[in-house]
Amino acid sequence: MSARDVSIRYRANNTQSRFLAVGGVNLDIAAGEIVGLLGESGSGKSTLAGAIAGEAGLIGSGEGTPEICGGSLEVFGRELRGIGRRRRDRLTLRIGYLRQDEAERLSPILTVAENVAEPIFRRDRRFNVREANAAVATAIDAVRLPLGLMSRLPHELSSGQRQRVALARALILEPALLVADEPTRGIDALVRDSVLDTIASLQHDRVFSALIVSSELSVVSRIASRVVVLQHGVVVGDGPIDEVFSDPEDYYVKGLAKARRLERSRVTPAPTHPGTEDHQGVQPEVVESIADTRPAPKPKKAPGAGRSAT
Ligand SMILES: Nc1ncnc2c1ncn2[C@@H]1O[C@H](COP(=O)(O)OP(=O)(O)OP(=O)(O)O)[C@@H](O)[C@H]1O
Repeated sequence: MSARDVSIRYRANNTQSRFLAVGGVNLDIAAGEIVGLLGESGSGKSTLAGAIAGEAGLIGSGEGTPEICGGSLEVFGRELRGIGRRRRDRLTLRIGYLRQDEAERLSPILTVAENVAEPIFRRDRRFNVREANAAVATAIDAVRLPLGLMSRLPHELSSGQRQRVALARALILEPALLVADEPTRGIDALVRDSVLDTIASLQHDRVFSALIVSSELSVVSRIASRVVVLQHGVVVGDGPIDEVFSDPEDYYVKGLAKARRLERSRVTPAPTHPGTEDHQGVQPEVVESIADTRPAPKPKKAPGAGRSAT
């Protein structure tokens, strides 16, 4: 995908007042690349991510919705600015969009399997049920959840498990581009790393492009090699993570670089004593989390997995 000088605004109730959330951003994501989008709260990350996922290009969208008001935003070679609804819907079938609150958006009355399968039947109401079930099982397995959870309702799962279900749902149509907005929001540190590693391993196997949005540098640097930093709706850093933070000019990036140096200097290897490594002193629920994140068999690569350029 490619954004050239893209500006995005929100139309308020009063049509005179419009809020510019993103102002003149350039951003490219190559096929098969993972890019981290970093910035503090309110810097415009979700607005930009949503626009890339097709939420801001529609002609005549209503109040309170984002609207691309300048520049050009192309995904899979198609211009999103001013796109019609039907063309947008077709295009976004190739984009897996994990919204910030996607786990809370799971239907409480559908089982995990039904929630994950829902995009398949939205795309094609007459899709073969047996094939859909097989695809759902593959997706559940790929995000390292036990297949036994498929018949459960979302409220019977932990928040980390729900997040994985949301991820399975975002990936069920084998998108060529994944846009994941705060994919680890509300998840404790141990499970958080495992969710990120799951995305990285799926991306490695299926070779899709990904935009990973976070306000935490540790999240972005765990999964992406390239980072784009947003501040007040403009890009203040873009490049390989080490380069962006080596000698930054921007005040905000300088602050992040300093925090990164401090964090790194604090990380000292934990002493290990023979025979005492096995979860000693770890709370039972944490041990459970560790067990829950054990490596699973490699997910089967479904036919037709997206490899096309974004
Ligand atoms: N529906 C809306 N109407 C008007 N302004 C909005 C709307 N949604 C977001 N904004 C404003 O746009 C700006 C960017 O918001 P956005 O959600 O993109 O930031 P963010 O970097 O993703 O923040 P966070 O990390 O807190 O999610 C903010 O100033 C926000 O107040």
